[in-house]
Amino acid sequence: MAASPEAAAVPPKMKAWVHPEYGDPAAVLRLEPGVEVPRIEEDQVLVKVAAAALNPVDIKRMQGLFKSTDSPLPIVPGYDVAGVVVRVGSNVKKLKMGDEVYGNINEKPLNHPKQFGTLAEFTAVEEKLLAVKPSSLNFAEAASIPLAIETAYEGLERAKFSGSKSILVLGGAGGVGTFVIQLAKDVYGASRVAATSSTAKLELLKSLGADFAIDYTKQNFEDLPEKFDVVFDTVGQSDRALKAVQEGGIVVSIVGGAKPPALLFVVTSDGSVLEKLSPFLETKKVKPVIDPKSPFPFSRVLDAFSHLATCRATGKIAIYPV
Ligand SMILES: NC(=O)C1=CN([C@@H]2O[C@H](COP(=O)(O)OP(=O)(O)OC[C@H]3O[C@@H](n4cnc5c(N)ncnc54)[C@H](OP(=O)(O)O)[C@@H]3O)[C@@H](O)[C@H]2O)C=CC1
Ligand SMILES: CC[C@H]1OC(C)=C(O)C1=O
Repeated sequence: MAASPEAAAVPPKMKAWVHPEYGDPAAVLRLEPGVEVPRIEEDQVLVKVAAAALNPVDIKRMQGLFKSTDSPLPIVPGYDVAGVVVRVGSNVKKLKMGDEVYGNINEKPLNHPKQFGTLAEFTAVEEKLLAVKPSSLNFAEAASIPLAIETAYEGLERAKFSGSKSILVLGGAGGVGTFVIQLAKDVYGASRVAATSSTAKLELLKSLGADFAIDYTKQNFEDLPEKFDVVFDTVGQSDRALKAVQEGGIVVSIVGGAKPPALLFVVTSDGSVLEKLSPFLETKKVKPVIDPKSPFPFSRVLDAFSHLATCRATGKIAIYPV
């Protein structure tokens, strides 16, 4: 029987970055030419990957920090994707063949993240985790958004942030921090946004909307007289953050180890968050910051991981073209 058009467009095998065991990327991650293209479930689509992006959780997962709740080895890493729908499951309601989409493919990043991730030519993902890519963004920009912006948004929601409140962002120049600054300022209408970074990144913080950029190489934020309604910790400084929060305020943290009264959470991927923020993304009122060393082409994923491992990435590390 003749292959259906979509089946004809999808080969049985693909190139993908794979690690058959746990360890550091340079030690265990290899580019394999003949990986089975993942099958789709009824509520999933198959995405031809145009671009991906790295997140620190990719390294932590590969090192085995979450192995007790991981999918089976061998694993194709990668959470963030942007690409084109090339297969549609029977229960898919909104997306169709040819749609340009983006998203974080793991609803719960630490609880059975997909065995076949986004550092591949194709990836399978539930429709509910995806959104249609804003036409004003290229694939590398779109792939750089999902996990980081979903985390930034969820943290602000959990903090019950609002326009009358002030916020201090610890780690303002990172993937998550760059979105926290922008969402706080431009979406929530914060009364005051402060953020920390090293000297060279202070102007970036201000360009993103920070009213007060704090150079952590010269000042301890907790020693400053100003206190904040919300402190959003993306670095792992929740103990110090508790000294910078107003009476009745809240510290939210995304780094393991944070203890109450700081509120530690793990992001839940949700395509509807991307859809809700689409007007801000389409008009570039909120925009991804792409690290100047990226995008890295698919063949240089190991170099991309090396840069991520420095903990000095500015904004997001994109992988493009794939
Ligand atoms: N719980 C959850 O759901 C999630 C947790 N995470 C975790 O949150 C953390 C941040 O993630 P992400 O933003 O992607 O990380 P990034 O790799 O993007 O962060 C890099 C940035 O961190 C900044 N930085 C490093 N140390 C400090 C410091 N002491 N003070 C201020 N800034 C600092 C650097 O700026 P500079 O060079 O100026 O120091 C750099 O720009 C990671 O540990 C990640 O695993 C991320 C997403 C979700
Ligand atoms: C407990 C935080 C853990 O979860 C994600 C997504 C990370 O990046 C982490 O470090």
